[in-house]
Amino acid sequence: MDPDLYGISQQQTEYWDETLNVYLRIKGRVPFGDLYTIEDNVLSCIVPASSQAAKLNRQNRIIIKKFSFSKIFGPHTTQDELFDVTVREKVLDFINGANGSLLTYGVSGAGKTYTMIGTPGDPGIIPRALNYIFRTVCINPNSRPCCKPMPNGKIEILSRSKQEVELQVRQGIFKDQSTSAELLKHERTFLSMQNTLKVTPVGVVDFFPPIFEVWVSFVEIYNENIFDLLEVNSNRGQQRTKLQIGTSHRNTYIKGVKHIFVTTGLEAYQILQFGLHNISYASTNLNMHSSRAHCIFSIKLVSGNNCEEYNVSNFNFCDLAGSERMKKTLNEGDRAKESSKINTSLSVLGRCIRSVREMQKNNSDICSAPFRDSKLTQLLQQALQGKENICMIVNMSPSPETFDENQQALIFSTIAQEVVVKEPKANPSQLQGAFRTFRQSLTNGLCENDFSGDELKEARNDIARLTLEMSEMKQNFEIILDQETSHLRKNYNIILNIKTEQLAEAQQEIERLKKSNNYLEKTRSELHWKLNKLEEQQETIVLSDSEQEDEENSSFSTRKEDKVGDIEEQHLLQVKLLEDKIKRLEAIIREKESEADDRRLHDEENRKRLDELNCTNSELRDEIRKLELTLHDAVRDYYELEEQEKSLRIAFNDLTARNCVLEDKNILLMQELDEYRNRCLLQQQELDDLKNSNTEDIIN
Ligand SMILES: Nc1ncnc2c1ncn2[C@@H]1O[C@H](COP(=O)(O)OP(=O)(O)OP(=O)(O)O)[C@@H](O)[C@H]1O
Repeated sequence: MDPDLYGISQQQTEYWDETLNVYLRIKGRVPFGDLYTIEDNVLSCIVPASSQAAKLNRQNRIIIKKFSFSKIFGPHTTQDELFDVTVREKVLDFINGANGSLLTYGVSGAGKTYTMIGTPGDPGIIPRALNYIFRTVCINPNSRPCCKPMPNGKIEILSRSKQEVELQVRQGIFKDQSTSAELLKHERTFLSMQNTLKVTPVGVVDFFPPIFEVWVSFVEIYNENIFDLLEVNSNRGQQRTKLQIGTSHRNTYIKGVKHIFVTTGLEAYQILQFGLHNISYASTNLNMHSSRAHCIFSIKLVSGNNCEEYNVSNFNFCDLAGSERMKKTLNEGDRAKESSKINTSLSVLGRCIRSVREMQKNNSDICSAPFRDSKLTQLLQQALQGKENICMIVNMSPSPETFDENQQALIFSTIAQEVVVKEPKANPSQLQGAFRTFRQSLTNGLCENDFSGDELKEARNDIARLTLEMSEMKQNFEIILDQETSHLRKNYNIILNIKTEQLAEAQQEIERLKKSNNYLEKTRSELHWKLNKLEEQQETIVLSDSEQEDEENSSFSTRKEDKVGDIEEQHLLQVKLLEDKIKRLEAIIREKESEADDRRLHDEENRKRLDELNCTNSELRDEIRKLELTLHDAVRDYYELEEQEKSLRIAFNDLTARNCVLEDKNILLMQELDEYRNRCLLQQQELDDLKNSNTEDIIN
């Protein structure tokens, strides 16, 4: 097996920032199989050949993807362990006055609701948090609501009558719980949970002020509409009221959402169950289902010394809708609409997190994150900008059927981690560094004549790995880029179409008003003309009257004068009315024209923004092209060096062979030399012998 590495390297886990922790929880009671392994909070996934990721990769090799987390909770993790590690501290911070949010994210059926709510026998995070809060703060169960949190972050001091109203609202919810048996069931569940939890330590708060009030709310975002799950709807089956988002003093809030005053964990738990009952009701009668909506259970805590010195903290528990793909679930009609809304809001969530990451990286204060593109991100804006305690639990079922969907969720989690991870993934400088090391090892190897091949193999593996990472990065990047561009283009076209239609309508209106203005002008001049005529007639009548003064009696002439006066007055009134109408129409025309100008200006701005984005996109594409060129150059260098290595090897072998031949020749010459030397010695001996015999002959 030749594993390819993907994802965040192990050492990056050292760079976790405390503000955004991302945890992975693996669903229990599902065969773990051999696709996944966990080591040191890193999840390794062997991409099966049938998966979408393997098909995209089009490489005939086994791919292993790695994802690191703040902590991975295996299939045997208990609800208690999970609560302890992920939320307990954040809830304590909340009691001490800090805002917080917890999000569960993952494919449908992966265990988000199980994690958040749990089961009666095994409560999840919210019931545990409620139990923890009320054990820590000790509120008198008979206390009355005095300080109601308001949208602008302030509180409203409730009069006696308003307190009564708040208590009745709470009572209404309890009365509405379909059967008392259900209430009893929740009570038993909560009490048995309290029994099991009473051995765990309570939190330590910084102070115990005289005012401590807890208010809860529960909403769902379904098809980008917000509904109050605590709405007491006596006539069920009616259309539910859609709630709107408002802002006040930079606080985003839901207009008209119910906040219920609670004094015990049990009351809060019963209200939570009431809301959950509303979700399940919707699934049976109105073809909705909990997992098709994002659900947010919020707890608000008002604490203070008096009505002047107080603090309001808020904690959101967000159970996000399942992130499955439409194709896989073969969704149609309403289901397809739901899925597309869910996917849009989740993709907006991803884009917001990326933008925030960019802002953090650039140390910028200007945040261009599209928070307003979905209700979910609008409501979580403060938390997503890192201004509040926020953490995320990614739920995953290890079954092979949901492998591709899980990958989407895991990739999303790495994006979320980017908000705080300070080291980027493998980048060009690392790539160049690897090549430098490789080149150095190759040169050393050549100098020392030591070709063990290990370094070469390692460097080759490095290149293959980096090439793969690079292509994966490029692929991911291009997918994101294309998605964003098409999304922007789609939005822009929709806005442009709407604006063009509005402009055409406004122009038609202006034309119509102009026509009516002309008509009125004409009528006015006709009336003026008639008035003049009447005045002339009056003069004539007056003249003839004076001529006939003697002949006609005075009462007749007075009547005539009155009549003329009346006609004149009526005409003047008509003219006045018409003039007023013309003035009003002129004002409307001016207004419409200025609106049209504003729209034109707005369109121009949108066009500029799109141009800028296109520019950024093309810059990013250029960057990719440059990286590709660098990679290409590096690969070419590598092949050149390999060629050099080969020719040097050949030259070296050649020299070695020649050396061997020369050494052979040398040995032969040495042998010849030795033979020659021996022959010389023999001749010398013979010569000496001859000399000796000659000397003896001479003496004799
Ligand atoms: N860790 C776990 N251990 C045991 N059972 C689990 C675990 N996680 C989930 N389940 C079970 O799996 C089923 C599906 O879980 P759940 O409804 O929480 O999934 P979800 O789709 O993520 O939630 P929803 O879509 O309703 O928000 C439930 O019956 C639940 O009890």
